[in-house]
Amino acid sequence: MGLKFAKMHGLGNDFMVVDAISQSFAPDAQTVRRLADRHFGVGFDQLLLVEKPTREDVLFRYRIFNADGSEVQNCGNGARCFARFVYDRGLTDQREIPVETAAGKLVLYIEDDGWVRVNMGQPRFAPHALPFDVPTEQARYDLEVLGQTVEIGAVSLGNPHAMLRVSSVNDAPVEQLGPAIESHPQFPERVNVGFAEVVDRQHVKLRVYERGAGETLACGTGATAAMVMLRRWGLVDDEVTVSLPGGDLRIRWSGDPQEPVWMSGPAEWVFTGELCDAN
Ligand SMILES: N[C@@H](CCC[C@H](N)C(=O)O)C(=O)O
Repeated sequence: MGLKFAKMHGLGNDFMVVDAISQSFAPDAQTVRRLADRHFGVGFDQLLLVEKPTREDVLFRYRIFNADGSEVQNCGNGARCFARFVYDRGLTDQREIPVETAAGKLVLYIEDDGWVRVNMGQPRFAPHALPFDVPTEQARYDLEVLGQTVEIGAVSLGNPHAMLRVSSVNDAPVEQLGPAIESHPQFPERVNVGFAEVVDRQHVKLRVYERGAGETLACGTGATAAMVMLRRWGLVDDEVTVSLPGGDLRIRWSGDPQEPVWMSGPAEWVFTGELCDAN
């Protein structure tokens, strides 16, 4: 019997999800890359593993691998799919689902309308949290990249994010600046790069060049990070709709760094499958 998996997505950010409690599965980076391939594999932006927890105050361990095989700390769209996977599969009957990630504890709530709300924790602005190699914490930084100076914000939501404000996401230089900033030497663990257009105080448009996956149709932690940085810059209110190429997320944050950020959005099943034995 081959490995059983589900294909799911959150606004087009797509995932292979594996119950690694009932099946043993510990992929190395090369295996993840092979499975992520959209021609020779299953095809996905991230692989999500459901594992037994290693601490007592959570129900599951939630592990995340980018398409390039790197294991990462957080994935917001994945968190919503993870919640639907464990609930719909009957791995829990709780609709409030605490999980353990490489970045700490997250709590996922399945709402009556099927959307999932995630307590994303507190944003961390200290440069060492990303890490970001700069002498002091600032709300805005000048970054030298590809022979120009761009203004960015930087925050960790468990995983690292940089954001630039653009006048229009349609002609934002995502393909040029995205990879250059992702691998910029001042971000020694690389970084996710958001390009944000403020439509008004309650609406932002966003494209994200993801670390280890390239531009995706949506990034939940990226949307959360963009809202937080724009809120810190005084450009948006406490509740914002973030429109990504794949659809909309609702993000809520009071602006108080001691308070958590909340993200709400959909999570969809696509199909279930089983790998051939050769895989
Ligand atoms: N798609 C995700 C983020 C996945 C991880 C990210 N690429 C990283 O390397 O930190 C989301 O929805 O948050």
